Amino acid sequence: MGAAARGPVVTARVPASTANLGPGFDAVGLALDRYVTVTLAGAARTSVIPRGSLLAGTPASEENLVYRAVRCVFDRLGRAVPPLRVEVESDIPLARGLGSSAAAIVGGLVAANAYLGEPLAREELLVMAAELEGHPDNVGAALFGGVVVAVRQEDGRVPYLRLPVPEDLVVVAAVPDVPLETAKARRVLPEAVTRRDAVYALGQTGLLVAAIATGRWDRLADAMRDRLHQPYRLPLIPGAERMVREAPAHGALGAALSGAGPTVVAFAFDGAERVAAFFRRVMAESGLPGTVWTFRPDTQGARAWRNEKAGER
Ligand SMILES: Nc1ncnc2c1ncn2[C@@H]1O[C@H](COP(=O)(O)OP(=O)(O)O)[C@@H](O)[C@H]1O
Ligand SMILES: N[C@@H](CCOP(=O)(O)O)C(=O)O
Repeated sequence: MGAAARGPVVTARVPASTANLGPGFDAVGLALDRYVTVTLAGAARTSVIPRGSLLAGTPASEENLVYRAVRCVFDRLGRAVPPLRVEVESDIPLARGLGSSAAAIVGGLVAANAYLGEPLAREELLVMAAELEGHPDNVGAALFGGVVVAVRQEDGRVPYLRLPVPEDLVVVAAVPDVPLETAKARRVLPEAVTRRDAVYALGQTGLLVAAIATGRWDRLADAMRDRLHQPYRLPLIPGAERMVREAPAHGALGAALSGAGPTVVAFAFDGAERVAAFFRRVMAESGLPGTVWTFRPDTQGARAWRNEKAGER
């Protein structure tokens, strides 16, 4: 960042997320402790600078998702976007089902809102984020931290609730090397489902949310089963169906496809090492190149701050 910044310099830090948790399709998300960082500063001309190998291929232009979210805040307030220097760093891999696009959108929104002195409430940012992302589950978790249940209403509002999540919960993730764009993984879903599957989905989502809200982790293995999206998506990823099905027998409380995939996540306390070893074995046996990561929940959500020495970094 050059020494000639005009106006404030703000930074936003936003967590990754795992969405759906099985049956909570488009409604339930959990924030994870990997982050995207967005820094905004006034400048003589606009520049967008993605940094680091994980952001390779993201546009260094106003087409960048972070910049598009920044612009939405100014548009929403009826203000022209001034020339800005937008720097983006991230340790969330792209298109792996770990909420990179949600974090990028929330990062742009929260940073721009802080830049302008916080004119928009977080609830309004959630509505904007859900519109940009297309669903509120992962953006809700990224914005508020912990487990968030959020549903877009027909009038456009997005009421949400946060659930407590123990900080010693471990999220074990089998992260394939090959990306799967969310848009592509949504196209394989059927337009209509049977009443039987809809009824099952309703019950499962209720059971999932009740299990988390009451700390009944022993119910998770049942509650994370899903018929709405996983049956269509799991076959796209070698070994994924087996990882989800057998993880509870290898130390997991429950397991699911993370977001739209291709990552598979399992929740665990003491069993995390066993689950990780199981995931490594299945990936090797299925010929699925990738890495097993462990996360902790992020319970803070997006944060933004003004840097004290504007223009000096
Ligand atoms: N930090 C970022 N900066 C710019 N664009 C990003 C960033 N993170 C994600 N994106 C965009 O979002 C796309 C991935 O979104 P998506 O397919 O929904 O996967 P994910 O499950 O990781 O959210 C990337 O290909 C890129 O275009
Ligand atoms: N509910 C969405 C969640 C997508 O999350 P992402 O992290 O894969 O972007 C879906 O299942 O499509």
